[in-house]
Amino acid sequence: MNISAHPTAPAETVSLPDAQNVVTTRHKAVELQQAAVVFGTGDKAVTALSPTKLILDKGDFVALVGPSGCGKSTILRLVTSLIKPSSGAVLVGGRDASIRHLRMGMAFQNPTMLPWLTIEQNVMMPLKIVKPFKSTFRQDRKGAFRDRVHALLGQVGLRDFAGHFPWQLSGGMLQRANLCRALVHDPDLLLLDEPFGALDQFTREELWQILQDLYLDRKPTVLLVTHDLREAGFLAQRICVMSARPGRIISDEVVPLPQPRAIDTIYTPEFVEMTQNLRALIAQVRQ
Ligand SMILES: Nc1ncnc2c1ncn2[C@@H]1O[C@H](COP(=O)(O)OP(=O)(O)OP(=O)(O)O)[C@@H](O)[C@H]1O
Repeated sequence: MNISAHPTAPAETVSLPDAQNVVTTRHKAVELQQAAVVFGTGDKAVTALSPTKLILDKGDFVALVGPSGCGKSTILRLVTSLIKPSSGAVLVGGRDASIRHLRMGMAFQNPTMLPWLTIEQNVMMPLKIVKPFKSTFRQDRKGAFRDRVHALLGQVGLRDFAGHFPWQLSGGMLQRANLCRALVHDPDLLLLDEPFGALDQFTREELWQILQDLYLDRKPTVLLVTHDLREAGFLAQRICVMSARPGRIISDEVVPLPQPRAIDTIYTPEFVEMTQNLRALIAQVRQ
């Protein structure tokens, strides 16, 4: 299966008086404009990311793959504005990432649930702290918000576990709850860093399908960091491959498969060929 290069749209430049002196492209959910990251200074300086360009349109599902240490998580940290680029710019929804005007959901490899709260209370947490939900939390937590949480838990097969505590759930169940928590506040942008890395293959495939359903239902913009090329190929519409540290994106290709995809797709010769090509490219850049 040949995956085709993603055509990068020509930049439409507008000036933004309130978002620093940057050039932006309208209607892009995420834009890295030659963003680079250097940690430390002098002899101790570590370049974590070479100048990198990456564009996600609203509703895109993009996977970032590449050798260990190439800067994948650094890109997520830039988008969440946990760190600032040393040069270049990072825009989210057309404005500097630090402005944080879009709602974000996040899920990482090890779900951090609060052990003294039930699954329902953990999943509901973003509604307590994120605008505009937090203003009506007291009124809605036992009504509309509870219904919202229960509907999501039902969608991932956890309807009967709302009242359980995190320590009463398996790793796969916890990760399902984690996805619910990442999506409960209808984020515009969903950032996933190896969310299924710690799970066995069967549970992982089950969760790929659950994530695909949740994504197609809501269509947030998704940036997924993964080492699993099948995961990238099954879930993403585009796969960006990074070079070894200090990484940059060396390939940005469209996965030519309509969605929704059935899990059997990953065992077809075309899909296997696609992942082998990606694997060969990563093996080449690791050296
Ligand atoms: N705070 C920091 N200070 C110094 N170096 C850092 C810091 N954070 C990350 N790095 C370095 O930057 C590089 C990129 O890190 P990053 O975590 O983005 O890689 P990654 O591609 O996500 O790796 P992996 O696939 O192994 O999780 C690594 O070499 C890492 O050691």
